[in-house]
Amino acid sequence: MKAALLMDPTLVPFVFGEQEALRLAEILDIDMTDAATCLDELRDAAHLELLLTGWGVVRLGAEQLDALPALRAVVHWGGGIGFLDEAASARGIRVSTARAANAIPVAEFTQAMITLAAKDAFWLSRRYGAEQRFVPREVAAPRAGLYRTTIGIVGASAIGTLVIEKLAASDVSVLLYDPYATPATAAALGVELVDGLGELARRSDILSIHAPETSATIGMISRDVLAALRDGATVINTARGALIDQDALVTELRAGRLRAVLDVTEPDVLEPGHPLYSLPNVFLTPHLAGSMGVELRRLGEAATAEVERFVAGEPFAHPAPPTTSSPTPAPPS
Ligand SMILES: NC(=O)C1=CN([C@@H]2O[C@H](COP(=O)(O)OP(=O)(O)OC[C@H]3O[C@@H](n4cnc5c(N)ncnc54)[C@H](O)[C@@H]3O)[C@@H](O)[C@H]2O)C=CC1
Ligand SMILES: O=C(O)C(=O)COP(=O)(O)O
Repeated sequence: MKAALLMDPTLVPFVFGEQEALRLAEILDIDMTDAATCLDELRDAAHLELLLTGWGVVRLGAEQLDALPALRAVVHWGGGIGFLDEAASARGIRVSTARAANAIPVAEFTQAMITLAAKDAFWLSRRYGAEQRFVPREVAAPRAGLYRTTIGIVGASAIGTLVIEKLAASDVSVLLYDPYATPATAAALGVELVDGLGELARRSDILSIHAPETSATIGMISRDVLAALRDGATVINTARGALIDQDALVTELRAGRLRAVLDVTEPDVLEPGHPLYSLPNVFLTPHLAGSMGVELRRLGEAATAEVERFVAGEPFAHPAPPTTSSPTPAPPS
């Protein structure tokens, strides 16, 4: 089966270990040393039956798909498949994504952030460094700790669900807001489903955002939602910066009323001197919650297993949803 790698070439050895590279070269007609980010750079596109895609791939629009008449499958080792035109499913092209595997490190990161935020660790660390003296913790942080706190989860997504499962091991109450989640889903997860973001904010000590970016979710954590949060509450965002009204968040942070743990911002790289770099009540990370370093191997292994299934005529274990440009339909009325 003629196949090619469409991804950032520098990532190939990090994603595909020797074993996976050998296996892929054994079951596919593929050159594992040759990757390109755009279709024009791929040789013999007209005969390609399978594309192994990853981060860095340039959009595959309807026009590019016309140049791939033999294409039967796209196995994406990354999460989002926004690069692939919706026409792919209408053409019968089967698509697999490693979104589920990529959710694991984000959930691990979020669990750690929830714990450290609840313990006031970020802010106490800064204060310790600045003052260089040991303030008794019952004086410095009388309300710190996870015990009996309320965690508000936005989105019973792949990541949100894993976070909820991890929190089950702690003595916390978990609330969920997700317009698509059913009471049965919430009951199975052991969480309380709330009807609105306002209620979620009013009742949460920590709000953790796990909804995808769609036209319906941009700005969903609005000025009003932020204002509804309790004094001293923490907002954790590992989803997308655009989900939060960032100016309103900065206003709340400057006033010292809220705290924030942000792995993502809008834009992803802030301009020099942006207040989020230096506010003492912000813990900012450079979009690292997802798979990185050794974790890239999990994505390569998952993609290799999907290729094996496809070659064997079996269904994908992780098929992508049919539409790509707008991953989430309108909420049910
Ligand atoms: N920081 C990082 O390194 C990473 C961030 N992400 C981001 O995390 C976010 C979530 O990713 P996944 O868990 O894979 O998403 P997903 O694709 O599983 O999310 C879909 C689910 O979101 C929920 N949802 C949709 N609209 C909603 C709304 N208005 N309010 C609440 N919930 C809503 C629905 O239940 C839907 O099933 C995405 O924005 C993704 O890009 C993903 C991987 C790595
Ligand atoms: O979604 C993210 O933030 C990731 O780091 C993973 O990116 P991807 O969904 O694979 O484009």
